[in-house]
Amino acid sequence: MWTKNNIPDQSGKTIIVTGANAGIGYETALALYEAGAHVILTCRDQHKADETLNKITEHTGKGSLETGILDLSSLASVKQFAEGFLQTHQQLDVLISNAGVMIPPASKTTEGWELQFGVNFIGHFALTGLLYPLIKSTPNSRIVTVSSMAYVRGAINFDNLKSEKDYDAMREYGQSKLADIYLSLELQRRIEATGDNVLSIAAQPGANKTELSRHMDTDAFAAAVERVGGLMDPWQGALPSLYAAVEPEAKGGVLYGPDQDGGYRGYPAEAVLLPHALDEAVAKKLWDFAEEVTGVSFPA
Ligand SMILES: NC(=O)c1ccc[n+]([C@@H]2O[C@H](COP(=O)([O-])OP(=O)(O)OC[C@H]3O[C@@H](n4cnc5c(N)ncnc54)[C@H](O)[C@@H]3O)[C@@H](O)[C@H]2O)c1
Repeated sequence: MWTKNNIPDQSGKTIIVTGANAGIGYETALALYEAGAHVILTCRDQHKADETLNKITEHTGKGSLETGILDLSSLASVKQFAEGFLQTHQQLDVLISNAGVMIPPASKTTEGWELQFGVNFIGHFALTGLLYPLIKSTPNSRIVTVSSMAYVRGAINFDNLKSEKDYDAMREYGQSKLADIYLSLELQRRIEATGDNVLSIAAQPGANKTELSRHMDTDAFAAAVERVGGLMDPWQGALPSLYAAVEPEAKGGVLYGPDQDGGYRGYPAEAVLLPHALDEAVAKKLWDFAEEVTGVSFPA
């Protein structure tokens, strides 16, 4: 059984966790700090970032912490964070793209994208690309993109990415999380073509008790919890991301999640992806689209 006790010593590693102030991101950052990593906690505002840093340092850890301000709903914020990071750091061993938003009331990013597509996918795409030169120059580095089983009902509606036609909150969430899988798998294919020593891995946490469900009404939430047979704690939801980030046996181009039987046995297993998530033509189309709208091109 793989648990956070299996995390190898992370001393000397530099790891970014986006959305580190809450839920799964917080538990991910805490475990990596305990294991000795230098963890960059990215949050939208300095107050929350400082609170998180203070809370984590109350635990016994071998690592060190710093904060970074990053709002994934604004490309200017993504660029400012990435440029600052590149100027002040010589290595980036792991980027964990964890931050996310689920079924908010209809809203848009600064650039006009539907909020979930913009934050969960576009923002992380740009962040990954801008940091890629440093990731690539760090030996044995990894990029972990946090998706969700919500990808199952997702599809990329290329003609409605700004929700100009209609808005269906859960449909757009599924779209954004499918886009995260395409990002992760297509990146691994492209990395393999370049020969860079980087792994791109997707993780999905299962169903966990976090603030992600804040926009769900009580009845819908209760029904969803019943459907999935109960919720796990956020530290359990962090295990697939942690496995992808640090486990020597983890493979690129794979989605790791909790056991597929729905039970939690502490082992992040390789998920069997549905065929639409493996559609390389759509993944490539989405990649080209994301490069065009963000102006960020990588990995070559
Ligand atoms: N909780 C679950 O059951 C579950 C299931 C599947 C996938 N996930 C995924 O796990 C990840 C973490 O979710 P969680 O459950 O911990 O939720 P959470 O709401 O507790 O935490 C989300 C984090 O993302 C940050 N965030 C939101 N919008 C942001 C923005 N514009 N810019 C920067 N940061 C932003 C929040 O500040 C917070 O730190 C998400 O990607 C989510 O889609 C969660």
